[in-house]
Amino acid sequence: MSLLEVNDLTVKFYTEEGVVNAVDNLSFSIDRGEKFGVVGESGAGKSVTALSVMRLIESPGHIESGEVLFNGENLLEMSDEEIRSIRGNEIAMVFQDAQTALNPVYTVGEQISETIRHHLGYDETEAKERSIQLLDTVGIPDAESRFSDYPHEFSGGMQQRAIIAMALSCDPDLLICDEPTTALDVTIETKILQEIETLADEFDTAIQLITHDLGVVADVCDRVMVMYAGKPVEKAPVEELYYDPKHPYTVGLMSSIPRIGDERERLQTIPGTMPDLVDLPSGCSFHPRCPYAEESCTRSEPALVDPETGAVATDDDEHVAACLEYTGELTDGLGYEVTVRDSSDDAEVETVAGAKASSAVDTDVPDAGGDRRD
Ligand SMILES: Nc1ncnc2c1ncn2[C@@H]1O[C@H](COP(=O)(O)OP(=O)(O)OP(=O)(O)O)[C@@H](O)[C@H]1O
Repeated sequence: MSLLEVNDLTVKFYTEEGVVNAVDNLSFSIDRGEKFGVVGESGAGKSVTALSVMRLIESPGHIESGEVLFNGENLLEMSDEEIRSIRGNEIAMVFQDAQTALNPVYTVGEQISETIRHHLGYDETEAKERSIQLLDTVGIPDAESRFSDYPHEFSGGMQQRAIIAMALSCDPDLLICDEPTTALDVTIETKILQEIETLADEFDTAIQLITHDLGVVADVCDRVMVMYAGKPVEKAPVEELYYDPKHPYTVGLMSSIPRIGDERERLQTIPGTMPDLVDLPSGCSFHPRCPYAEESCTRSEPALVDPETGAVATDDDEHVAACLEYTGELTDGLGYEVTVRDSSDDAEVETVAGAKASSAVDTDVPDAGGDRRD
């Protein structure tokens, strides 16, 4: 049994502009101790998915359907009291902005100790000892004296480490990290990600890591789900996703990963933007931005399939993708380059069609990605 199993989750927001289809029929699972990445551009539905797991969706949002099984129990059917005891204890969450998670009027140490006392029933001395130990574990130098510092006396990186210490303080089975390092500079980002990874291994904690950055996922995760417009478009073990991506959107995301020695001034991004979730395009939501899109893509919504056989995906399939190319309806192979012209205004997509008819996408995407922006 998986630690977390999300089945057919659908979440909508009822706004004045219309009904936002934030998450649409989404399923995924995370095993005990597994590091699972969720990637996609802004607005893909990553945070809403995480908040739904924690049952933190507030009005005008509504979980329409689906189930969230944690250790086999459906969190969506639990009482408020039951779900509160799961939050923080068994599932913890780290948000992007540490400053908002720490209360400025209490010392960092007090806040961690309080969490420990509340969730684990430790007395004051035990909770303090454990807090200092955790601050030390997440790399806060001189943790004993830093215990009495207020949040403003910590740098941004240290604050984020303190939040991670707090999240790990109750030894959760699942730690959901929503863009945990986006606000930090790159060297600190790398260190914190390494710490999250090491700690997760040490505590045997599963991680759901939400990011828009496939480079981060490559460093940390075992498996990845790529989301677009509220739906999963590809799920795969991390290496397969990098070396043999099966969805054009995944390839597009990869072309924005910085590589050492990359001389482009600006990274290539996928032309266009995420569609309006109130009024989704017909057929495949990605078709307006897809260099492969054919007429059939505007009509049929592709199901997740096993790309090797074209058969509808099952729980046993490790690598699945939702692209008509793999249902056999398109005739050209998925060999193409996306060329982005003009870095200023009108970005233009050029398709070099059928160049590698029988092969998968050229995996060295940044180099294959057409014009350099220099
Ligand atoms: N409170 C809300 N009211 C209305 N719409 C919302 C609300 N919260 C989220 N949404 C919508 O749900 C969709 C998915 O948002 P979500 O925050 O999950 O995206 P994301 O992939 O996490 O993006 P980001 O990387 O920017 O955090 C977006 O279109 C967003 O506008």
